[in-house]
Amino acid sequence: MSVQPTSMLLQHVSIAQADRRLISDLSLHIQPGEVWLVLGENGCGKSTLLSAMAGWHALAAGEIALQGRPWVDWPHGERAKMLAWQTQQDECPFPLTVLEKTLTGRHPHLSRFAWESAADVALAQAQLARLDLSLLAARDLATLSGGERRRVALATALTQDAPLLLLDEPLSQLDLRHQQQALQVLSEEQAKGRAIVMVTHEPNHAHFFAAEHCRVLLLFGDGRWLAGPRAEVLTADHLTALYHHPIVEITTPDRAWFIPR
Ligand SMILES: Nc1ncnc2c1ncn2[C@@H]1O[C@H](COP(=O)(O)OP(=O)(O)OP(=O)(O)O)[C@@H](O)[C@H]1O
Repeated sequence: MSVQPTSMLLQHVSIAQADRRLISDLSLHIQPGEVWLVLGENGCGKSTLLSAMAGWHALAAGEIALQGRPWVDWPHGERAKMLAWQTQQDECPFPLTVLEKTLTGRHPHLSRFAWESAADVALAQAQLARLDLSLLAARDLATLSGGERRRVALATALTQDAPLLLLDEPLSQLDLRHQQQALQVLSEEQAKGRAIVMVTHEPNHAHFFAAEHCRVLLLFGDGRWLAGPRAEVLTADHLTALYHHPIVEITTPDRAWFIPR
């Protein structure tokens, strides 16, 4: 499946919730094939930033553009073809099977009264298989465990086949094997040219992605931020300041690990 090279540009973006300024004057260029990890304490504004990038949360200042065109000018139907957003909420108000839920990822691509095609079904089944969910395809979504439901949400975002993925803690609730599997799937998507913005509480997830394509954004919750290549931003000193807790770097033959002291 080819991926349309897509970039998102944030220029002097400020973001607030109620009267609290979370992010001030953020400028970022998210390019095709890049993975951006977003890190910060609870409540610092990570989800709000993703919501703003998805076009749901109004900016306090600045502008976001996709493919050089202001995001606010994009019709909603077109936005959903360009950007898939996995939120932290996995609840579904309707009774759906796992496959039916995953197929909702195809809805932006269907005309008004069209049904999903055999190719749509095959794409959804392929994403379920990549995340070890094939055996659950016919199950009622409501009967899944938290981690299973999280993986279905990721499979749904992948089925949308958008060039830009906004993933809000996609690995939370996943056991270690399924975390590694999901990271492998995401690094494959990055290699195809998809741009990925991923919120995580695990800085070491950064090492799963090719260094030259991995960027990190630290949000300090008071307007301040730090962004750039993994090697520059992901340091014990920066993480200690970010989390207000001592973080040390442990080096093994193949990589450096950040762990709380
Ligand atoms: N509708 C709202 N009105 C007022 N404050 C809000 C509203 N929604 C969110 N907030 C606050 O905005 C801040 C940022 O929330 P956000 O969900 O972006 O945090 P986060 O960094 O994603 O946190 P977490 O790591 O816990 O998921 C939080 O302090 C939250 O309580």
